[in-house]
Amino acid sequence: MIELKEVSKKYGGRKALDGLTLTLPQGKIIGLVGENGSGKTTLLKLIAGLLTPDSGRATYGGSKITRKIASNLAYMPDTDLFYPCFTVNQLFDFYDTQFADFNPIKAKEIAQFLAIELDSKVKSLSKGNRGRVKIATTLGREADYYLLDEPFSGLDPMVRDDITKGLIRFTDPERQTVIMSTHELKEMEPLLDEIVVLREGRVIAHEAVDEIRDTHGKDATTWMVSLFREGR
Ligand SMILES: Nc1ncnc2c1ncn2[C@@H]1O[C@H](COP(=O)(O)OP(=O)(O)OP(=O)(O)O)[C@@H](O)[C@H]1O
Repeated sequence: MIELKEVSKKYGGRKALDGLTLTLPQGKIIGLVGENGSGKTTLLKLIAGLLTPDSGRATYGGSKITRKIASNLAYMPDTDLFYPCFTVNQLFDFYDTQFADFNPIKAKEIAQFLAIELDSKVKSLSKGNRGRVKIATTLGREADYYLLDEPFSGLDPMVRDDITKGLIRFTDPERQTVIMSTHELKEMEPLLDEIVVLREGRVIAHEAVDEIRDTHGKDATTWMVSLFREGR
């Protein structure tokens, strides 16, 4: 379980996270939503151990999150920094040297499932296929948590659909957790178990999607819009 208690993070004088408290259980697909600049990327980087809080406490399994503790949390940034001259196969070999939990057989299986040629050079891939390779490198890790920053951004519906199918097929819902930031809540709602809404660096709501439908009688997007209208 990941727990954040009263976590704050500033860039210069500007607060990106402002006393944020949140518990993220294992075995769920969790959507992280909120307006541009509400702190989603900062939160994911902090959970991945890439940033440290200025104050407050971030723990994973009860231990303070550090780069080392976070080594079995697989973080997928919104950009990719692949070496353009590598083939997909060479890229997987490289990941194998970087991450102890990387499973090249699984990564290749995902790439094949997504119809990626393993001997294609990264620089020759379309944006959509780079998105598919990015998800294969991330899910190729045998991680407890997958932290995905905007996995669908800028990708066409076919690629989004492939990535969604990959997530369903190659993660174990009993023990693995997916936390993904998204601006496509409407499209992603059927995939999500829980939704966390951020506003100005704080959690303004964290609910199970079933609860939103049953208790509030709304779809998630209508519910989120009403939260913002109520000015929570
Ligand atoms: N490296 C940085 N240096 C300075 N300010 C930053 C930096 N990264 C983020 N910020 C600021 O911190 C705040 C939160 O940014 P963050 O990227 O976490 O939000 P976000 O919800 O992911 O936004 P988006 O939906 O646009 O990706 C914003 O005001 C942003 O301008």
